[in-house]
Amino acid sequence: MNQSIKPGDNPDLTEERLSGTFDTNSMAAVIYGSDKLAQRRREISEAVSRIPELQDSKPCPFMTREEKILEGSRKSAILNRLLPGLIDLDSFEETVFIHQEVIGIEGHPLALHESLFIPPIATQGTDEQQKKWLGRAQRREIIGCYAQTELGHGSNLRALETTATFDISSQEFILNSPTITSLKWWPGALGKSANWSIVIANLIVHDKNHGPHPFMVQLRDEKSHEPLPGITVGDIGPKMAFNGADNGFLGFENYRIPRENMLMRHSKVTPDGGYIRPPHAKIGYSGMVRVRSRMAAEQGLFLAHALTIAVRYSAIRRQGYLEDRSREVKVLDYQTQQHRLFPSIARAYAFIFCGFETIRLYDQLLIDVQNGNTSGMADLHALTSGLKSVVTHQTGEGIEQARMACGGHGYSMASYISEIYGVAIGGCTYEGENMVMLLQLARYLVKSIEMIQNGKSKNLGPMVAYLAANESEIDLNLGPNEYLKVFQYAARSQAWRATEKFQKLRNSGMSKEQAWNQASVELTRASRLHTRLYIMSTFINHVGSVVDQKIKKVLIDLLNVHITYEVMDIGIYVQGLLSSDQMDLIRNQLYVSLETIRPNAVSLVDSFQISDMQLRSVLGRRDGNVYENLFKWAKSCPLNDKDVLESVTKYLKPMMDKSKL
Ligand SMILES: CC/C=C\C/C=C\C/C=C\C/C=C\CCCCC(=O)SCCNC(=O)CCNC(=O)[C@H](O)C(C)(C)COP(=O)(O)OP(=O)(O)OC[C@H]1O[C@@H](n2cnc3c(N)ncnc32)[C@H](O)[C@@H]1OP(=O)(O)O
Ligand SMILES: Cc1cc2nc3c(=O)[nH]c(=O)nc-3n(C[C@H](O)[C@H](O)[C@H](O)COP(=O)(O)OP(=O)(O)OC[C@H]3O[C@@H](n4cnc5c(N)ncnc54)[C@H](O)[C@@H]3O)c2cc1C
Repeated sequence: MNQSIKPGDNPDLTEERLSGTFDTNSMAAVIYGSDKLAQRRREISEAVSRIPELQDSKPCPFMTREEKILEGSRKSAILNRLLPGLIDLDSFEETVFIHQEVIGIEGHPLALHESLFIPPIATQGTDEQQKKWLGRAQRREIIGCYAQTELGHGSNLRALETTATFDISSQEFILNSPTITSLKWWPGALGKSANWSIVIANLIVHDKNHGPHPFMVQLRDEKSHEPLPGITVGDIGPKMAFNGADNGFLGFENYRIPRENMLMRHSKVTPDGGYIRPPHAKIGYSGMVRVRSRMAAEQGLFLAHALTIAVRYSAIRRQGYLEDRSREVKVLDYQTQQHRLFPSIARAYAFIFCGFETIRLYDQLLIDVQNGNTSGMADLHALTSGLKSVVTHQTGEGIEQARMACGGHGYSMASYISEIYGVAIGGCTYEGENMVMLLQLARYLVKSIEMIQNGKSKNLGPMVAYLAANESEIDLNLGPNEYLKVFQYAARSQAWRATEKFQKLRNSGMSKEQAWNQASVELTRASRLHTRLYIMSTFINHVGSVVDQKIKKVLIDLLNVHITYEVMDIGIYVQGLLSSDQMDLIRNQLYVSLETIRPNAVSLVDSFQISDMQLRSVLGRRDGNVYENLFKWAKSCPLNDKDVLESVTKYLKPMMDKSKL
């Protein structure tokens, strides 16, 4: 049963909900990993809806940037007071969720505090450092951010310019931004809100540069909030979206911090200027791997937001006719609309399933690393690099299709889809620009193929074992596993093609770097296919593990949409394997699976359990009463406070009057 049905709802939406074949709460339990976690989300939404001071003071699209930052801060402060009674304070998921519910997706002063400030202290700080700062940060006595990117350098961390030079005589590090390009640029919450930051700076001891390391740095006075002497800090200005966040710039001029402020769990500088290396050269990058490992689920949820809006709206929007000329048809009944939306629903489910899997893998890696075992770091770095790139790109595409699927109203901020799009596609850039990260995964794929070429296939990890197989025929009695083999064929042949291109260029005498650059488009294609294969196989495994038979049946239908769509989408890579008859068969299976999923479309998006407050969309309202609320929304626009604006009295009216003479 669909748990969203309520009296007074738009009858078209109720009809959709009645046609659903499964219980949406049970599906939510599968999406979020357990009945308890799904129920906690419902309980938190419900509790928040009953607290007047946590409601939006007005719709976000009607707020100026200053109002957004003020509203985010107001709510953050109230939340800090109320959180102990509302959520499990030890749960990162609940903390993120309640902020999303109450403040929304446009950013707020604590967005980075939870995800990029506290985790490095907790994982890279010594026990004493944790004792000193962790409690203060968790109680929010201080607000932090993560300052790594610079005006001139973001992707290439080796070229960062900020320095932290050890001064033995005073036992301090001296921070400097030697050039304009070395100014820290972009960190969220740095501009106006944070008073502390993790700063990534080149560690210099005895004139030797040991590369980027993390330091705890106080930026502002804890009483006055004024920048401390030696610090230049401010906001970088409005962005495409995410304007509730104050992304900032930061410069240092001979700014001194105690030796104890370098995070020293892994690398250390001793009082006499000795440098102790970390157990793995890239351990300082693990804060980024943590965030990347969470991005598939986060982005899957952004896509879920947009689809909830577009699918619900498509069920109440009537336009044109099919057979019955007496009543316009729901636009959701058009095959083109289904083709536009349903594969994205499948992707959103796939991203969330695989996102929770990578979070689990990261948590396991963290335990291993704390126990001195860093052997899994390369695998997870490669996996999360590819995953963040593919998922953010496809999420952006899916959200934009969802906007267009809403016609003209999709273009209005009342749909809120443009904000979701703007925030989500930031993910193509932050935490590693997508091409750069695809090329990181490509290094790993090339190395794997070189192992095969050197007769060491048995050393390949499970995620790349398929690179050594030799599939040349597919039995098209197609079940998910045959589709997986088709995808493996595509990913494998592209990985070999790209590697061989690189090797050929090398053998022709080209430098490694030039050969890599000339092969890089092919290499990124290999990385995408490898990642899409991983997403598909995780989806198949996940569906296989579902116990509730009604839920399993719908998920198999959704999986069929996914695998047929994905294989059609990569047609060019499987031309050597599949005949045109086989491609036609798959195409037809896709069309059949769109029809099969149609009665469950609304229930599938309802199962994401995104409340109206969180959705902030007039088009996507749970009750489907869109038109009357669109009219209300337009009337509440500040431009309509007065009938005659100054723009008219001051300029247009005089112009028209003058023209009359
Ligand atoms: C509904 C939604 C719910 C919630 C959503 C809420 C909010 C979301 C909204 C808004 C977002 C808010 C905040 C966004 C926060 C964004 C924060 C940031 O962006 S912080 C800055 C991030 N910066 C980057 O990611 C920089 C990218 N660059 C790099 O990581 C590195 O420079 C590089 C590309 C990896 C290269 O590094 P380097 O030059 O040092 O190394 P090499 O390329 O030479 O490689 C050498 C060797 O090392 C391996 N390696 C590299 N990194 C790692 C690693 N992390 N772990 C393990 N190994 C690593 C690499 O593979 C090479 O291996 P080899 O081939 O030699 O074996
Ligand atoms: C919303 C948002 C929030 C952010 N928050 C933070 C934060 O809190 N803290 C922080 O430190 N940073 C933050 N950043 C910065 C972000 O991490 C960087 O912008 C990102 O890592 C990309 O780096 P860049 O800007 O230097 O891009 P560039 O590297 O300049 O990319 C420009 C182009 O060059 C290409 N390119 C670069 N290198 C290569 C290569 N080796 N091979 C092929 N192509 C290449 C890229 O693919 C891209 O097309 C944020 C950014 C955004 C948009």
